[in-house]
Amino acid sequence: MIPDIRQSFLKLQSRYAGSAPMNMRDAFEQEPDRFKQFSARLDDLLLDYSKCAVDEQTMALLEGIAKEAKLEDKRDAMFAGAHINATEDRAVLHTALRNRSDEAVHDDGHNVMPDIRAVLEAMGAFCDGVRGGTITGSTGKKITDIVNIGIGGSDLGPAMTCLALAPYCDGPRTHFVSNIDGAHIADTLAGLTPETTLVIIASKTFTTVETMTNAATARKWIADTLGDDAVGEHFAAVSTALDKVAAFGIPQDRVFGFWDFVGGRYSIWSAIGLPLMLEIGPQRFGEFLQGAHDLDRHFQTAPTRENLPMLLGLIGFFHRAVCGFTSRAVIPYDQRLSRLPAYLQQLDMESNGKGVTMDGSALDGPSGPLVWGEPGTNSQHAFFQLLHQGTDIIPVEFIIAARGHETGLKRQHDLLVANCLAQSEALMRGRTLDEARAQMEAKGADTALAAHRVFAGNRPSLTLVHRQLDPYTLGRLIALYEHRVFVEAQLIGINAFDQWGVELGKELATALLPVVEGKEDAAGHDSSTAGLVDFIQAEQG
Ligand SMILES: O=P(O)(O)OC[C@H]1O[C@](O)(CO)[C@@H](O)[C@@H]1O
Repeated sequence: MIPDIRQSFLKLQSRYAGSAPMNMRDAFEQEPDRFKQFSARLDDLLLDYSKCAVDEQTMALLEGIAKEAKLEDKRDAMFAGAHINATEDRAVLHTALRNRSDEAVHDDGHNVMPDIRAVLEAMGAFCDGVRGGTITGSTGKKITDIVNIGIGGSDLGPAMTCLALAPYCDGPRTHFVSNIDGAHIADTLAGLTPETTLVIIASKTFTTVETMTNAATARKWIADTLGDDAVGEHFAAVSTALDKVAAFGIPQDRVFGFWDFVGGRYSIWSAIGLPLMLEIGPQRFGEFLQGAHDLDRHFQTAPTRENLPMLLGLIGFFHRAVCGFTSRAVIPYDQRLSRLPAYLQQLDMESNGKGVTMDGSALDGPSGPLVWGEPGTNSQHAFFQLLHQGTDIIPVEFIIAARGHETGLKRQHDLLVANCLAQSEALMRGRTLDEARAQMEAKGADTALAAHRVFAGNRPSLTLVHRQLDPYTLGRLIALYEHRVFVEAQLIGINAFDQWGVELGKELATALLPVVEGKEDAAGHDSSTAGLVDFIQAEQG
């Protein structure tokens, strides 16, 4: 963690570990206003953190930490275009992509807003053309299917949001290919017709091997049926590397750019969002941007105790650095948010999974946590056993809408809500041995198994509630998590916006390909790697 917060951190740590740990069940009994005291809202977006082991003194210390870390100054520097991504000497301005105000945003003295608006307009015209049928495939048929080829930030954002906003989809169907495993593209293309398919190649760098390999496969799929000349009418590209896109032969009016000040995992607001815009239309895409912009304004102006990203970040830091919890589970009670945990894994772990501070020295505290999850209620029937009775404590983040879209299935939504709230209540309350015995006696059951029915309780969770998952709310939700990651990074003291940790594996894969292909021997590789290559080659026959 950064040295500025060390004293307050030690105070927090001795409060947490020193005296008897706080018991949340007692706290709820003793403090009737606990929910009111430890929750905050932005319009219909509510964060309840009262089921975390915090009291007024803990929150005051966390607020102190926010001040000592100069979080507000650092936040303002990000919005103002300072080169806070120091290891790559770049500004971090994904917030400009969703700036709906008239204010200019400068990167090195250049107002980036006209460029951003020009790309948004070009995307809008292209989407209207495809959706309306004036832009067709090479044989004049309407485009019915979009295949987005990209990976990491060029895949997870569009894939997650297209699924999340399915009720608002009135455009072509979207499909996503990311894995280098040929099974992914083969299975995706198997159900599609080249004549009515548009392929988007999405890559910030336009060099990523998975994307370029899948793009070549898709190109052949189009060309084999429709001929080489048809390729231009069935492809579009999204990238910051416009020179490299040109070499692929995609016409200029189908190329949508973005900029180095947008990190891959923060790029859904840029042209990387093209599949979403094609699916829901430019107007709803605008509402999605507006939601994120309103959350940005909230982050910039709300006092800490009312500021949702600040609170989420401070509680996250408390759980990871003070309490020592190594992971957090994100459980959306929303089937359409089933890709949100995967999206947040990249956002959070590629941002905060770092071992060195800004100046390259080793961290003296933990990096960000492991983030994982699956939707409820499915996860209740899978890993919730461990969350309730396992020996590790894992804070849970529940996400739930007050209203579903399936108005005819209101009872199912009420069951969903009841399950979500029941899980957080059970994690917090637990069940004592006496309670387990009493319940079993009341049912006339043998109490010998009572110990198996004990739940320790006092397990932290927080709950995010919103009215309904529409484009505006999804924009707010994603921006909330982005800023939470930012807040935690400032306290840990790392650069959240580079990703050097992905390099080594890529370099070794390049070196191993000729060995796997049998063009080079395995000299120089360890005996495990060499043995595995031998075994696989023998099985390949
Ligand atoms: O958009 P690109 O340049 O193809 O990169 C894809 C992904 O690969 C990474 O660089 C990690 O390997 C991510 O940060 C990025 O989102």
